[in-house]
Amino acid sequence: MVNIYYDQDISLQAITDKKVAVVGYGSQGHAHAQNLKENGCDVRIGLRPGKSWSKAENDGFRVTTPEEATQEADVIMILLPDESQPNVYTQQIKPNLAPGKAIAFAHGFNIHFSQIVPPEDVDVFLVAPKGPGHLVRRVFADGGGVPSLFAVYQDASGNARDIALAYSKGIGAGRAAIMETSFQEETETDLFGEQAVLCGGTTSLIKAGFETLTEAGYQPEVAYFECLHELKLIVDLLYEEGIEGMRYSISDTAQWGDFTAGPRIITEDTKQEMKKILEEIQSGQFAKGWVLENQTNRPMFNALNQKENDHQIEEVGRKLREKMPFVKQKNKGMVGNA
Ligand SMILES: NC(=O)C1=CN([C@@H]2O[C@H](COP(=O)(O)OP(=O)(O)OC[C@H]3O[C@@H](n4cnc5c(N)ncnc54)[C@H](OP(=O)(O)O)[C@@H]3O)[C@@H](O)[C@H]2O)C=CC1
Ligand SMILES: CC[C@](O)(C(C)=O)C(=O)O
Ligand SMILES: [Mg+2]
Ligand SMILES: [Mg+2]
Repeated sequence: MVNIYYDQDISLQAITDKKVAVVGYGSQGHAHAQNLKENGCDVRIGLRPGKSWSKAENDGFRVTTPEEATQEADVIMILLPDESQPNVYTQQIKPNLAPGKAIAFAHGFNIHFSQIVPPEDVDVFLVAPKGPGHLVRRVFADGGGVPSLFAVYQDASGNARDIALAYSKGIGAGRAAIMETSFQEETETDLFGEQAVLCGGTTSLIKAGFETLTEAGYQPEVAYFECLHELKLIVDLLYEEGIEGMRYSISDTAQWGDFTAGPRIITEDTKQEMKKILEEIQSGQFAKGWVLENQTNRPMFNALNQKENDHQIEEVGRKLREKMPFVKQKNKGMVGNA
């Protein structure tokens, strides 16, 4: 059984009595930094000069280079893109580490796949929120929290677990659930979830539905609302009350269609493909491909990104969302709002 911790089980002291550096101020970085600060932590930000630097300063943080942030801080949370972490770590973080410091991650990719090999005299842990960073901030500001996993890879100080738990509470996860895991489990389940279900599975399902309707002659705007916009409203019910709660709110006609058509869409073949995707993650094949893609300047990533952004559902959606400003209201700092 998983160990689950909540706010009342944890003291913040193991993190409030330390200097924390958040390296990176993107999706996760801004959320960790702001939530920790509001929980009484001493936070500085490590960055290169650029867009994030002025954003962090405007949000009231002292910003410095990753080198200086590492020299100053006891706990260095590395919230750079996974693919940028090894270089920044090698050149700017590692030379400034010292015994007694801790390095931390929000995803285990680089440690688990040995892209970063830390010295033995520092603590190494992860705190991985199970949600996008902008929601880690928004849900916290609204009084809630996003559940997080934590894991200790290396406990040089003997306090790594307490620090990881306190950090998890500091970002608000103890209001929801803080679950103990390993770097391996976090890395493999996170990659699987985002590829097969949350991102890859969902966007492919949406596009297939949209294309089926538009190719049959239905209006793209109607198809957009049916297959994309309404998904959020259905997912809200799943989030609040699970599958049964969602089914309580939809019509019996929809529920009958759910029972009978759903298994024809997600078939045994789909599950077999999911198993293959999981095996590719477990064997390191996916990680190897992603590392190589970055070493060759992302030819496939960039081409696919352009193709996806040009999809009709995106063109239609951009126009429709312009007429619904309430949809974007709380999403400051995201696409089109940066
Ligand atoms: N996105 C999410 O919600 C989740 C992410 N994670 C993990 O969190 C980590 C961070 O991801 P994410 O928040 O998406 O990252 P983002 O891409 O949103 O942000 C990256 C930040 O790092 C800065 N940066 C990039 N390269 C460098 C560099 N060479 N030197 C200094 N700063 C740099 C960027 O600044 P600039 O403006 O200069 O580019 C930006 O502030 C990853 O390990 C990811 O797997 C885990 C859970 C969810
Ligand atoms: C689902 C994608 C994610 O794993 C996340 C927001 O949790 C990520 O890597 O961004
Ligand atoms: Mg994730
Ligand atoms: Mg992820």
